[in-house]
Amino acid sequence: SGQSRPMRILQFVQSAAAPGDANSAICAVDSYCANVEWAMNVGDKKGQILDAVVLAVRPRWVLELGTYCGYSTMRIARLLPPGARLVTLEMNQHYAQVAKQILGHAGLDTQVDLLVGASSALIPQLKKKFEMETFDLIFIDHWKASYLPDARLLEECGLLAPGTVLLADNVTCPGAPDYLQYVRNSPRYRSEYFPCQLEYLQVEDGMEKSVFLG
Ligand SMILES: Cc1ncccc1-c1cc(O)c2nc[nH]c(=O)c2c1
Ligand SMILES: [Mg+2]
Repeated sequence: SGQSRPMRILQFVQSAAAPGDANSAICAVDSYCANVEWAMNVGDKKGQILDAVVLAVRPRWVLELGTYCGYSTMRIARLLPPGARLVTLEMNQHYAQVAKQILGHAGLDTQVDLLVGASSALIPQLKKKFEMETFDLIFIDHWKASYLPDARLLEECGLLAPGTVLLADNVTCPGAPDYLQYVRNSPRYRSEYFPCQLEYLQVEDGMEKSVFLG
């Protein structure tokens, strides 16, 4: 019924997930996208890798590039220590509107600041807007052609500290070859590849975890 895929996902979450229960909202999105219609959420398999990284880093400041319906936003926000903040950037106003409602249903909107606009325009504003210095964790999951330019922009804006972890989705499918080549060959990063499957499918994908060394 909903006129867009994100709307249909939102309606299913609102009908199937217990309000204020993040895990049931996450399960509802996975159930809908595995059984009714595919959508580009990071999904449960890669989501477990994301969870493990969030728990290992225990970040105070997290940046997410690419919100879509807020699925990975929920996975991250539900694991944050008290007082930590997650800033998520989304180019598409409609996706952002849906994500806001899904996050609200899950009771996670207080830990999350969702900004609408191009990451290239928003990244330079973040320090001042949030009165912060550097991010502890960055989840890159927006447009493959923006992975490398945005990583370079984060460096230039002084938003990375030694130890900051960058975790990138889809480095194999659809693929971000220029980004991979950069983080794997630059002396400023220590990079590690996690082979996995594309969300809800038997297709090969992978996530790249890169620690900024300064
Ligand atoms: C859409 C699509 N079709 C076939 C294969 C992969 C994808 C795909 C999967 C994702 O996890 C994505 N994440 C962020 N941004 C994307 O554009 C994106 C695209
Ligand atoms: Mg993705």
